[in-house]
Amino acid sequence: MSQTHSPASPAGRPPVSQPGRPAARPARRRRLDRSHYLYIAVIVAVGAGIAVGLLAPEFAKGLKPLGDGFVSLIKMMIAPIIFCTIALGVGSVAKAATVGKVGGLALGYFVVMSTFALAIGLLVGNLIHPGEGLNISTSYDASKTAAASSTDFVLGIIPTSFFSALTSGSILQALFVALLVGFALQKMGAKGAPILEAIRQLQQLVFRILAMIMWVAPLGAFGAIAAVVGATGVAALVALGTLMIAFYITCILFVFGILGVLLKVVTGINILRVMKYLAREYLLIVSTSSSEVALPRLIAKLEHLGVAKPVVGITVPTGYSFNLDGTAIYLTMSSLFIASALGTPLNIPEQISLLLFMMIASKGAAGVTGAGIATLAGGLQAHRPDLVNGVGLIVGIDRFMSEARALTNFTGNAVATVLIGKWTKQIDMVQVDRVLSGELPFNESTMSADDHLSADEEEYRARRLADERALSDQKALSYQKALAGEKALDDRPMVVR
Ligand SMILES: O=C(O)C[C@H](O)C(=O)O
Repeated sequence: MSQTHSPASPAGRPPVSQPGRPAARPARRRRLDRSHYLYIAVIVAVGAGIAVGLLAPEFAKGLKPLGDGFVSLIKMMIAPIIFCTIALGVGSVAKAATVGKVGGLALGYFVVMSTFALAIGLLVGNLIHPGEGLNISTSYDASKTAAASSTDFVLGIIPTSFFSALTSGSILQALFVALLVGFALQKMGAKGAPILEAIRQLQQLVFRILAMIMWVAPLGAFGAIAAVVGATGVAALVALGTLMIAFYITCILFVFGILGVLLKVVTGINILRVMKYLAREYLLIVSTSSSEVALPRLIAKLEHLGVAKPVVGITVPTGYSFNLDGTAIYLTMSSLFIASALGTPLNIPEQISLLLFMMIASKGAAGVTGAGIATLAGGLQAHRPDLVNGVGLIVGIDRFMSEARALTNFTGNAVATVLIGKWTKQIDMVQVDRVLSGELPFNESTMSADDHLSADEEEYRARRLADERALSDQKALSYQKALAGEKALDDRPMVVR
């Protein structure tokens, strides 16, 4: 290695600055820039796809395999994502539930709020009818599912072998096995910890592969949008534009009209003040299109805001598995779009069953780029396999929808944590006021490690925080006991820095 090179850093950690040399910071810039390149590449690809679709429609229709290939790559990741997310999530929730009030309340809130978000997606979809009139055909063979009786359906959830659940392509089988693993791990207690850790590592691997797949998104977006515009002309552009704008507006209304009002009514806090306090995290999310990237900083900032550590430690990580409101809105709204665009609009009973189904499927979503479209493909494959090919229709605009999903998911979890803190009386409202008024600013220098982190380091810390979840649960338990007077509350975690 030439002397001009920085020394290699262990385990992907950022290089340590040396005396006489400026601190090494370019790693973070490099990573964010790469993510920006991908974003720009998708925009260019979508523009090029639209141009090709309008100028050479026959040629453009032949580009469909590019979009289909991308959807297949995404579909390939569905079973592992669902397995890891559900197995880990159920394990954590089961543990969280043992700390009583906080875990139970958080879970109840997540179920209600994400169902509400799914219902709002349906409602807006019914109002604007996105995709109507496109009448695009796909090559789905309806005879494959026509014969399945309800008994076959139920029996089909049971895989022929434990591992075939992850390879058969059946989402329900993957979900079934993941639930079994999650509950079994909970029963194993401490003995199950190494297995949970192994699944956590597997999840990192799966998300790493998903991130690699996202690098071919420009190609997929180009082929998909060219083929759709080539087949349908300007009508497709109008329909996709309508869907995207409607989704953004719905997310904004959800954040301010539902989360903002709830926050104001319950705590008296204006959501805009909280959003201003979290401004840096929003920037991070916009540049990476992933809400999970901001998870470590969200935890630190909510603790600084005055929410007790156990509440933050339980609510935030659990919310990232079970409370992805933006993804929930997207799932139902996009399903309605696809069904209408394929000429098979869903009637009300079908929409209700879609909602129930997506309630389960949405729990397999995650806060990383592309997880939303993977969950959509998985949910449709299990519920309405005739619609799954239609996912290709929205590949071209998915990167833009991913931004709104991530921002809404992040806000949903920040608000949820403050609410749970208030409901369980584990929030210091005086501190909240001091922090939000700027009197007690978040000390970036104590977060200096975070502040100058490379993206690798951010991930490393996110993993570490996940590892610390168990510890946090234990602390929460002793906190609960202390509240009940069983033990002196000498290490009360509500620290005013
Ligand atoms: O990051 C998230 O919360 C969602 C993600 O961006 C997605 O693409 O679904």
